[in-house]
Amino acid sequence: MALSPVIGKLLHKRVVLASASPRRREILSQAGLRFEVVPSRFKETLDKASFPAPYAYAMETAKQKALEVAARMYQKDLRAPDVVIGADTIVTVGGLILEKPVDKQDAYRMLSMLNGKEHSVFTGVAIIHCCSKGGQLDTDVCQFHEETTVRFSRLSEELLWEYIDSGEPMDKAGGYGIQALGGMLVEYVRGDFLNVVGFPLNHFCKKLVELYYPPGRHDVRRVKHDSIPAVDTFEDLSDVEGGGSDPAGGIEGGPGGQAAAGTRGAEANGAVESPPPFPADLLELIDGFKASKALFTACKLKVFDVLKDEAPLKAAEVAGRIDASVCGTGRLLDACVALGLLEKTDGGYRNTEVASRHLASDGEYSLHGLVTRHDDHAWELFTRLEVAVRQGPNAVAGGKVEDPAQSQQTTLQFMRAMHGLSKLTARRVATAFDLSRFTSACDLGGCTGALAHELAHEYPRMRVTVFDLPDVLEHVACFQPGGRPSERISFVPGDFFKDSLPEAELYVLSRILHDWPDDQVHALLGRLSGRCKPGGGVLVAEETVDEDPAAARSNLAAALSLLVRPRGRGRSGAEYRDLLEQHGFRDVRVAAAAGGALHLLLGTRASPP
Ligand SMILES: O=c1[nH]cc([C@@H]2O[C@H](COP(=O)(O)OP(=O)(O)OP(=O)(O)O)[C@@H](O)[C@H]2O)c(=O)[nH]1
Repeated sequence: MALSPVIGKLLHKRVVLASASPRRREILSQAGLRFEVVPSRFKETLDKASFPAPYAYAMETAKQKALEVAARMYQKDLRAPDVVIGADTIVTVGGLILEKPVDKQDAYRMLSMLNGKEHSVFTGVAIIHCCSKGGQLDTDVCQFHEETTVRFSRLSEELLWEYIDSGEPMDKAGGYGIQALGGMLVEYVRGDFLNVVGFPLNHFCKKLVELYYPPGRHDVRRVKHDSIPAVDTFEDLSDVEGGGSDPAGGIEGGPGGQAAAGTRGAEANGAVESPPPFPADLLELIDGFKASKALFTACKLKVFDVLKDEAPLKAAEVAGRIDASVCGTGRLLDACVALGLLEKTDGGYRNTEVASRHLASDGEYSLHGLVTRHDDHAWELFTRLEVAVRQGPNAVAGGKVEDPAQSQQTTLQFMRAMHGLSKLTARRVATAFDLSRFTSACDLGGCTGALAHELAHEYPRMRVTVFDLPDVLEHVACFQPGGRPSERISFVPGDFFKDSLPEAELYVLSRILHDWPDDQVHALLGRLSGRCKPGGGVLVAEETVDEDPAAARSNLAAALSLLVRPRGRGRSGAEYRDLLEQHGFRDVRVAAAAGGALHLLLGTRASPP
């Protein structure tokens, strides 16, 4: 039984799983998919260093696995399957990619790296549609990846070896099987569990929905099957019945051109023209700004704070607490229910878990500051997007001139926004690479010290200096856990363009460089490189504007923000790597964090020639 109707779209196709993994076979067959298994012969030897991020490596390997099977099957009997699915699972820790261990020692090496730490598991998936064009195999590749975060407990050597001796690690990425004995090593999992096991079923189904957006059933039924010309193309993937790549196969009808083909056929037969698929996603996008504004307003009026303290409350009670009209408050609360931020019961409204955790103004992972900053600042900047697009980046420079009386408030607001964002990603930034060789670090522009705290927590030998402008450091006390910083963290006021940089083995630039134009980035890296001793390091964390289509959605906000901001510029991961190399940093290692939204680079200062 296929619970996801979209799986049914594949039931009439010849589907091949290009994998020897028994887990993938089990996950897909339990989802109701019917397929053949043809293990790929592709050797997993792609050059990892040539990929901008680990997930890109996993996606490419998955694609090559699937393409190898499609080509081999086509060569054998000149009839490729309709769909070939390939996947590749990797584990990343400390900037390294771990695959399946080659022997017990290798398994021990991997498990020791994971011991007591958080790591990421990426599965790259390729869904390849095949067809025959002019006697040649033609393929249409759809790729995606999924990231899951896993943390291991701290485990004794004895336990590690006992686990290795069980034999379980040997055919598993990272040397453990979370679904079996390896589950005992795991403290927590954030994200899709099946992704760790080897196949992100949920994301796969969503991709299929994108590919096979179902046409209105009635429309399809009106079409006489035998009157439609056979279509030998994969351009439109939504079919009604029959295999795709067999030239004598059945009809196809679906989104875009495919639906059009079906419609033309129907018209020729006197059937009624069918409307296009309902563009629900597009309409949601068109209205997206209203959703953001409802969220901003509810945050600003502290609706989530009120409902965190007391709930459920009726609209009139909330209106009383936030000093607003009953009618307006009721509308806003209902909008928040529709957006999944509140729940409505007979007793009244209450926060969802996400709202309490992230939208109330207190709490460790509050994003209230970020929301307020977006409402007061980003919203206005984005009204000038059209100008920025027409005239190019920096055309909207200047923007609102800030009232000096308000600048303290603005600084605090900025700090709250950055603090919320940093708290969410700091652990991932601190643990993406093994930084234990550094005993001192300096976080340039480290603001409230959120990342400094994670570094100090993760590396017990490390002392961390937060270097930031005096105006910023004036307010840091209210962001320290328990009201004071840890003993190993110090705050030093200064301007990284002018003042002498504190001495450190590792310099950290987290979300700093995008804010500056090239000449200032060179000036800063030049100063930093001059201060950093050979063997010392630089850690950069940035949102990038890479052109990888898989990351396009998460890049979008960063790319557009950089267009409307008064200074700075978006850069790709490769540009950041070049910049570090130009300033004497070598062996630049790359990792991704926060679901690929953050690009991390660790470079080592080479000895001057
Ligand atoms: O917790 C778990 N983590 C990983 C696995 C299994 O590990 C392998 C990953 O290797 P790969 O992606 O290269 O896949 P292969 O097994 O080699 O099959 P291919 O034909 O695709 O090359 C994968 O089998 C996961 O299921 C696990 O079981 N648990």
